[in-house]
Amino acid sequence: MPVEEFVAGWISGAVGLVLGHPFDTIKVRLQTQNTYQGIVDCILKTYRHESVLGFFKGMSFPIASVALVNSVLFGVYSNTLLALTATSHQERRAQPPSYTNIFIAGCTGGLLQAYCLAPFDLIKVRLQNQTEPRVQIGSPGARYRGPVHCAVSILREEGPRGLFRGSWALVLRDTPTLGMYFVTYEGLCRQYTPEGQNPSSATVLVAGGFAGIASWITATPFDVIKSRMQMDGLKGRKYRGMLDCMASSFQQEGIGVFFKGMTLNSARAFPVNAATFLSYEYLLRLWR
Ligand SMILES: CN(C)C(=N)NCCC[C@H](N)C(=O)O
Repeated sequence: MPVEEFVAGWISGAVGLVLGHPFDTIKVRLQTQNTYQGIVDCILKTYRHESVLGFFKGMSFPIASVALVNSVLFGVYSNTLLALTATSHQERRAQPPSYTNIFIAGCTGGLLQAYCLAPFDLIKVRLQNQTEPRVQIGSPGARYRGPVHCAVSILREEGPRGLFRGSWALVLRDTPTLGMYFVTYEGLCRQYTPEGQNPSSATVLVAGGFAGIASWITATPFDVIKSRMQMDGLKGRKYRGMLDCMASSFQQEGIGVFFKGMTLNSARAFPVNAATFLSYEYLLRLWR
């Protein structure tokens, strides 16, 4: 089993994560709180009340967990392709796998990474939604003092299952869209690379960026439901489950609710995934 794929997935994920976190915080707030009039209003209010640090709330756990989550995604993807096609990463340029096999491998990686991601993502979302300025964290106003306090409080107040709230929506968000993510990336690389050669850095950047956009546009409806389910439980239970959350969000806010945060998801997706794929390809070539 090639270990390099796991390590390259980890490092490339960390690069992308830091770049995209401010976009992610604004998106999560817009999806779960109805107090903002739009993206600009949310950015201004966050900056005024919490300074620039407000945009980076909840980042420490994703940084700590990106090793696990991204290495599972890229490692499982690549090793599933190895099992399906008996070709390594390098051999796949000369013997390209079919798009069906790429899709199956991407879905498998997406499914497994969703389970690893679930508790870390929930803690991130809860912390991103704390709008108290940093100096006040620890004061009675702010519910959680940091990621560890947040994890311990959820375990105590909501039980172990509380840490996996929203995980069905997360699995439904990530399984098909990650299949699509890798199909788009490979398709664009093949389109702009002479046969048998490695894609250029520019091609990797563009293909990675568009793979991110395509997958995040389709992931947004379940992303909204996932974030709402993750916030449910904080002040009692509002939804009876994922379907109830979908139905009542739709009844109260109309079809537009499923597209909340789509602009930010797409704007964030290009730089994050361009950087992720560039560092992934670069590291794998460096180690060969
Ligand atoms: C649509 N989905 C869920 C994805 N494309 N997921 C892959 C994650 C890649 C990168 N860490 C990111 O956060 O964009």
